[in-house]
Amino acid sequence: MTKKFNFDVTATDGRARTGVISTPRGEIRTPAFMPVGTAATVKAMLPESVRATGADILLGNTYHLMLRPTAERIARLGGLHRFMNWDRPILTDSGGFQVMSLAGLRKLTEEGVTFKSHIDGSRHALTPERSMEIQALLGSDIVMAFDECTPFPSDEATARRSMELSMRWARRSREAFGDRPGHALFGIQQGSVYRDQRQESADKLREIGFDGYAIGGLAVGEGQATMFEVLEYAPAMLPEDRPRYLMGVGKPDDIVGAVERGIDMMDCVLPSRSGRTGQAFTRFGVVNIRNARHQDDPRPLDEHCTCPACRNYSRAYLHHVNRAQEIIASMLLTWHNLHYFQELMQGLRDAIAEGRLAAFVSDFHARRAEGDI
Ligand SMILES: Nc1nc(=O)c2cc3nc(NCCN4CCCCC4)[nH]c3cc2[nH]1
Repeated sequence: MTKKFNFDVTATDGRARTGVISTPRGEIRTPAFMPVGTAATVKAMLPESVRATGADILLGNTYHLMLRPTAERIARLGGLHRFMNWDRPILTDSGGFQVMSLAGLRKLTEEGVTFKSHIDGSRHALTPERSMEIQALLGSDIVMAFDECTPFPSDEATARRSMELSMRWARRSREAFGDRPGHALFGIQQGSVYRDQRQESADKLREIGFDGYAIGGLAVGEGQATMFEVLEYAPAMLPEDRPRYLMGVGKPDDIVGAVERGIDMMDCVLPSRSGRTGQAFTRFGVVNIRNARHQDDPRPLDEHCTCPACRNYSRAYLHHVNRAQEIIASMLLTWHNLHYFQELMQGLRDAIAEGRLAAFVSDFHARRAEGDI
């Protein structure tokens, strides 16, 4: 890896900005949405189809891949990019969040976490050092520091203990990551909904020094209003010349609100997961294709959409294959949703570059009906 990792801000509109993250495996246009490829696949999608939706980067998960097929096996087979046939950038989450949300019999100490696999009950350990080793074996381009996602709600003392542990783990992550040209390590801010703790966390991460900075501990049940309250101040606490990544977000209106508040990168299972359940996101709101009212409807999901589902299939067909639990239902709705999310990102990038973000946002909200359409 000769080429460097770099981030250039290219335009701003209020607190929002557009930029380009340069990596040896390609460029990432920001604000960027990362489809989630948890088990080395974006479910129901071929990698070339994911690329066709406009994605520049995918997210993978340390937790899932360490359990199955193991990071060592993926390394022996040439690394995660080769393994899953995606040659563009990959960001991998560091595992702590998934342990707390998926694994059994967890034990958390200063050293790290031990847990039982949700797949076969085998026992495993994750520490900052082991997480860095796994992410290096996978060959991911953007590595996340090993942290604890503070549960919500947490009282101030609990949140502080959690944040301070994550900051000690951030330093251990930085030291274990070492110097890997062309690869980036992102720190993760914690501090729950407490402004002073968010500031202390940001200051500590700056002192350690990272290639990018994530806002963790959100999208954990606090609700959009509380999340936006934190996003009123948290992004500006992080270096403005580095990418700011809001983890786990979100619904289209979460994404728009986060970009307005200075966020550059996001990821969420929503477009793929909800596609498999029959939910289609459109500029007018959410279509639940399982609803009987679609069974005779010859129109596409969204006549303005250029994705394969909207170009070639009727709502009646999508209703039928969803009801019949046909595999193509997951394929077409996932493709449509990922296409819609990437179109939304392109719309945001264009609006920021042309200084018309406020108009874009009010038009975005005006079009959308509440509830299913
Ligand atoms: N390393 C790490 N640290 C975090 O604080 C974190 C915080 C997060 N918050 C979320 N929220 C995901 C919400 N998602 C919404 C759609 C349905 C499934 C859950 N994902 C996260 C991932 C995270 N990863």
